[in-house]
Amino acid sequence: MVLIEVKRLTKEFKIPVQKKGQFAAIRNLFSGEYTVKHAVDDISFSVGDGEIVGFIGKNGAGKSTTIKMLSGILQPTSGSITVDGIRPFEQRMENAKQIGVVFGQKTQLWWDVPLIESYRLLREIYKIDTAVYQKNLDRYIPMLGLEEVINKPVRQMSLGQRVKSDICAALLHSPKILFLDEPTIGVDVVSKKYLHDFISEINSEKGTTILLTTHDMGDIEKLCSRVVVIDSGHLMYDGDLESMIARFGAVRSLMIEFEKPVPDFEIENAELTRSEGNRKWFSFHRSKATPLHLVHAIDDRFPIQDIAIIEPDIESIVRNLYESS
Ligand SMILES: Nc1ncnc2c1ncn2[C@@H]1O[C@H](COP(=O)(O)OP(=O)(O)OP(=O)(O)O)[C@@H](O)[C@H]1O
Repeated sequence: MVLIEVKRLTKEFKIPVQKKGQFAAIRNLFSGEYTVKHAVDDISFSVGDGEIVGFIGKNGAGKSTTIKMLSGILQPTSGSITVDGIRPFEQRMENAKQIGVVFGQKTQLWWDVPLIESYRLLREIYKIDTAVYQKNLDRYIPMLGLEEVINKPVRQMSLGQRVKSDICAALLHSPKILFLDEPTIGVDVVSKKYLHDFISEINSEKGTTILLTTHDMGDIEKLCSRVVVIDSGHLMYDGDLESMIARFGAVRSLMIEFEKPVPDFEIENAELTRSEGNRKWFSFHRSKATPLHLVHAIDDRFPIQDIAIIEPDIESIVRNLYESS
């Protein structure tokens, strides 16, 4: 069943033209001149009940603007959105009851108030049923390892603890849908693992539908089987992750550190792309070679000390998508 339906969605921002010179500030006020930025440009996609969809793209691609329209914060310029049959901007209150939103770079919690008090305030503001609130708290606090910070104010938390606290806050009313905008940005590896496990678990246990924006390919590989890619406001790809990687992320890199410096050399099915001290980097197509084959072939010639496999990042996949289109 389709839960989120986005049709021909567009968002334009009018940006006033900044004049220079004498009395510029006053002239700016009255000039009425502006340029139009198409942050989101005629995109359509849908998300099924219970899906986790990765929503990816470069900086400034239009991801946050789309999430803000889906959550009713921004009004679309044109096109339509329905979230479980509700139009988010026109029916903000009804929409708020069924969604949870987390912006990794901002907190919805009170900075100087102990976490548990922030949660109580949210319960009052959103009139969350006490039994639902308590059940969710009892479940999510241990799952997210928040016991040690529950009486601390947000300003005393690490970034990872803060994001986990925000995710818990977004789920207190048992929403059907969770929008996560860059939830792992700047978060340490341990907290990231907690977040991945937690997101998978609420999706499989409660069937929560999740739309996740991220710059981290690791998040996508851990959590999403489907991805929607946008670039400069345009939809570039909507499909399964595996096919996208096979088509647009097929070139991987292998870094080899030798026991001592070796001369540049050629190797079948791989290309030497960089050489620095004892280290060399080779790029190879995943259909033509595996790291193991390459390591064997190289180790026969020069003794190897260490290796690292470098997977293509989101930026390079989007670049390949863009070039192929
Ligand atoms: N309120 C606004 N006024 C004017 N332009 C805006 C506004 N909000 C966003 N934009 C512009 O719209 C474009 C899309 O921005 P958006 O924040 O949606 O991108 P994003 O994909 O989330 O990027 P990032 O990964 O950097 O967060 C950008 O060029 C941005 O500068």
